[in-house]
Amino acid sequence: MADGDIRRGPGRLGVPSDASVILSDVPGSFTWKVLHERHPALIQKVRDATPYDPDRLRALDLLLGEITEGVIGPLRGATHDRDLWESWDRGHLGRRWDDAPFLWAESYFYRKLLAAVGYFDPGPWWGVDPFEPFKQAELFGGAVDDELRALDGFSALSPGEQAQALTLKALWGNRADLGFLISAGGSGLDVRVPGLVADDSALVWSMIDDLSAAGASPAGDGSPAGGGPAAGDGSPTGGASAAGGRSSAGGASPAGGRSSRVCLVADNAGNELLPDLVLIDHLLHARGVEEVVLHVKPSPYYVSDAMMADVVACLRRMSAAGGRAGEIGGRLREAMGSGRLLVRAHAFACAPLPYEEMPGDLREDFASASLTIMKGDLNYRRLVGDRYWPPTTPFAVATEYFPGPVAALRTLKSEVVVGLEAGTVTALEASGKPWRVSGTHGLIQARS
Ligand SMILES: O=P(O)(O)OC[C@H]1O[C@](O)(CO)[C@@H](O)[C@@H]1O
Repeated sequence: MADGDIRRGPGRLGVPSDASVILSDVPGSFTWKVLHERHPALIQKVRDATPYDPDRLRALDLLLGEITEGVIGPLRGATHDRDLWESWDRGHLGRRWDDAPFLWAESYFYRKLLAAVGYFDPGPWWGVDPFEPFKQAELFGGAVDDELRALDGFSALSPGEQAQALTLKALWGNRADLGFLISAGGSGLDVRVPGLVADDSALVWSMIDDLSAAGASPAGDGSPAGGGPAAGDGSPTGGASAAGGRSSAGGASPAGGRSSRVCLVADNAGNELLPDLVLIDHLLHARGVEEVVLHVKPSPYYVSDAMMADVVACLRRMSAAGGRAGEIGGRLREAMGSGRLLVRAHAFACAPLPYEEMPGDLREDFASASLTIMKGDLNYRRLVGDRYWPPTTPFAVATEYFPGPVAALRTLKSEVVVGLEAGTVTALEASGKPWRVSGTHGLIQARS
């Protein structure tokens, strides 16, 4: 494929001709720095965190050499996902890392890192998550204690305030991205800017209320369950049993034949996954949603991305915390046991491609949901396409291929953005700050 073709990417309806695919080929640019500074720093951190043997250390050295001076090499040896990666290659193997799409190059880097540490190889290092030490430190840190304790005061909030608080916790939890913190350095992230650059939260909650209203009250008393962020029961503890929610929501078909089912596509573990789980509990327990499907990664990815092991670790952490966190953790365990909370780890979750290229079974999963909530920056890039979109491109245009209603909760940590008002863009640009990539700004966008 010629360079010009890579920049244009596969043809796409509604994509402005100047929305070129983001590469990493401009020295000193944000994306170039991710490949040339963040990834080498991450290799060093991984080496330091785990006592690898000489073979693993050599493999990490080779990877460092490849990403800094070499071209993109193939996966070596017999590996379970060779066919998948062959099908995901778009002619980038053998090229310079900088010349592949940023999304592709970053994703493949994480796969090669797992190869270097022997994550998929039969032997002593099989299944040893190179990022586990960082995830553990975060999950058992004081910040999580504070967040879990704060749930105790939650029921004092009005239903509208609860909806708002849950959304914002899940949104800003996305700053807890350990890969991103590597670049931020010891001083941590800059202070967040509370006003969102786009805020469709009212649409999100009205879609959720529509689901609830289609069934009976989650309390099973016949009263409407939702009524917007400012109505309905809303209390995570004030609703009915799991069985009550299931029977009430199960009969109706709120969105043209769809059942009351929400997909939440998770991003980071720990400080982000915990508020996501609280939100899921709220949907199941207080909003009458029949079923939630939580999508996680099948293997370690982008440092802190959530896998099944992280879901289990979070539930244990909640139970151990007691109080309201413990109650929520207990309900979520029950929901998993009864099948109301399903966890999926689809291979495509670690694919180096936009969701537009998702396989049929995943498409069906999202198509059968009344709402899919995409968490985080990487999912956003994959949802709208990792391109230099004009920022005023409507979110609905960028996501029109998506098979059902979709919402995005994201802190901005990369260059892509759509769905902004022209005035917002002007004000952000005038600030002179790196608002697209600094993790200081957030957005909630949705289309029904
Ligand atoms: O955890 P998140 O929100 O997906 O963020 C990861 C993001 O960090 C980066 O690796 C660099 O900012 C992005 O490329 C990526 O989208």
